[in-house]
Amino acid sequence: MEIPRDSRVYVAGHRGLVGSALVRKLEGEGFSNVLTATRDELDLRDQSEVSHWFKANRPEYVFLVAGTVGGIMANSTRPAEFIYDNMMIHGTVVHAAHEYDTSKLLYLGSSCIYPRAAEQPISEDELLTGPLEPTNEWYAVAKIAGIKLCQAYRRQYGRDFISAMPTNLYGPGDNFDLVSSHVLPALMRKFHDSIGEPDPEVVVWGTGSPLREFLHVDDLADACLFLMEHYSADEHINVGTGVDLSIRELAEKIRDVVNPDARLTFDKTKPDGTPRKVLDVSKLNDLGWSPSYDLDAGVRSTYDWFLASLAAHDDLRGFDAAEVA
Ligand SMILES: NC(=O)C1=CN([C@@H]2O[C@H](COP(=O)(O)OP(=O)(O)OC[C@H]3O[C@@H](n4cnc5c(N)ncnc54)[C@H](OP(=O)(O)O)[C@@H]3O)[C@@H](O)[C@H]2O)C=CC1
Ligand SMILES: C[C@H]1O[C@H](OP(=O)(O)OP(=O)(O)OC[C@H]2O[C@@H](n3cnc4c(=O)[nH]c(N)nc43)[C@H](O)[C@@H]2O)[C@@H](O)[C@@H](O)C1=O
Repeated sequence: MEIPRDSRVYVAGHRGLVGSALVRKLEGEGFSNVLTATRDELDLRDQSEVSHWFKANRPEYVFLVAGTVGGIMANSTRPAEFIYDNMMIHGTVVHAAHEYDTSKLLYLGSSCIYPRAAEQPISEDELLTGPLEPTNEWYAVAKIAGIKLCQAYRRQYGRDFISAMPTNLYGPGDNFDLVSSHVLPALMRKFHDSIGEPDPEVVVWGTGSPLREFLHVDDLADACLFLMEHYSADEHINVGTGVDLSIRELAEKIRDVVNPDARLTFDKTKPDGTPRKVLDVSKLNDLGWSPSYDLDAGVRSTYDWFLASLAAHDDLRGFDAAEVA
């Protein structure tokens, strides 16, 4: 069902990687009533603030894409923030959407919900079949609770709340901080920082052998709108490309785009995390959706965006203002 373009559509987390891509997508599709609130205006961990905001704004459609998010190091060193913030944000927004009669809500989880030893490619029914990856189990537990929240409100109150599980994402608006970011923006920045050095060297964490799948955030935004319009069921649904590569291959790809002179070294004292997590995306493909970016084009266009943002002194996440001045 096509959503009327004048509907009140709330993007929770609109300044993030995913939220900003969703706002671009919705505006590009002619949505004229996209609702947003900054963290200063609305702390999504606070039920009374969130309920008050829903009462005042009555969103008809909600994209729940806010959260405390980060790469392997942030997840392993800040477990309390990752479990508390995400459980609270999922709970407050889902509950307020029920209280104030939101027509439909899409909740975004993550491929880290699946067991570390899940069968590959990972189909939706691998959920809760085995132990989680220890570097991100706190975040994964909160993300699994988000799926269960949507199912519970669906079953008890008949709410049309759905869940999508994306693979690792990248693109414009990513976090480039060297400690808290995910691998793709981290390596892009490291190669960029190595330009002009006499013997450019980039340190890759871990062994380089883990396998990961990467989806461009504009493809994810497209999939989110597609699911909002075409999917309504209890079970969560995977969103990805179904194609993976090793971290070494990813590093070589980014090196070739950013600084072909750089040499790779591997810091094996850093964690590898889960050995492989590639999603089975046949369920989404069967509904008629597939991604449009390939990884080479996506890395190149993201680096073009990165350079343009630096040149324009735009706000690049993970950089001090002084670094881009
Ligand atoms: N990035 C990835 O590779 C993946 C992401 N996901 C999921 O996608 C969703 C979005 O992730 P992503 O866009 O990468 O994350 P970002 O960190 O880029 O964005 C998160 C957004 O949530 C907002 N937010 C966080 N805490 C609060 C709060 N207490 N109150 C109000 N707003 C808050 C942030 O606001 P502010 O701008 O003020 O910080 C920001 O806008 C998350 O659910 C994540 O789990 C899933 C798989 C992979
Ligand atoms: C999306 C997903 O993201 C997280 O899981 P992850 O895929 O393990 O996260 P990552 O992107 O940080 O790392 C991927 C791989 O890459 C290696 N690696 C090399 N060099 C760098 C590096 O410089 N930075 C980072 N971050 N990783 C590096 C790193 O050692 C690892 O082997 C979850 O915690 C959770 O948040 C989640 O759901």
